[in-house]
Amino acid sequence: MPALSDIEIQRSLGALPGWSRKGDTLVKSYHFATFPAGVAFIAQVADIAEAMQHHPDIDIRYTKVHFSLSTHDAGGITPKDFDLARAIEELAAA
Ligand SMILES: C[C@H](O)[C@H](O)[C@H]1CNC2=NC(N)=NC(=O)C2=N1
Repeated sequence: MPALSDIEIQRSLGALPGWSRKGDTLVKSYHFATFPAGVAFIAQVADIAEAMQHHPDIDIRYTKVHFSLSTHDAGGITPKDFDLARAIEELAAA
């Protein structure tokens, strides 16, 4: 799957509040009330990522969880990254 163009990325980002592009990645940080709440959210994301066979880079610092999405095989951002970002958003909204 080829990497998306700059314009395609900007267009798709329009529907994903809080997500932004950082180089060849899509990024967003989520804040939780407690450290265990953040860990539980990561566990849910991990299940979805494994089912999708597309895996985010995850950084947790106390109550802040940062996701970085990129398609390593393509060397950039592909629709898979947007699919995963939307799935993370759905989990966060649930
Ligand atoms: C074979 C398997 O689908 C690939 O190795 C997948 C696994 N998960 C992946 N996750 C991410 N983020 N990028 C990839 O290129 C990738 N490749």
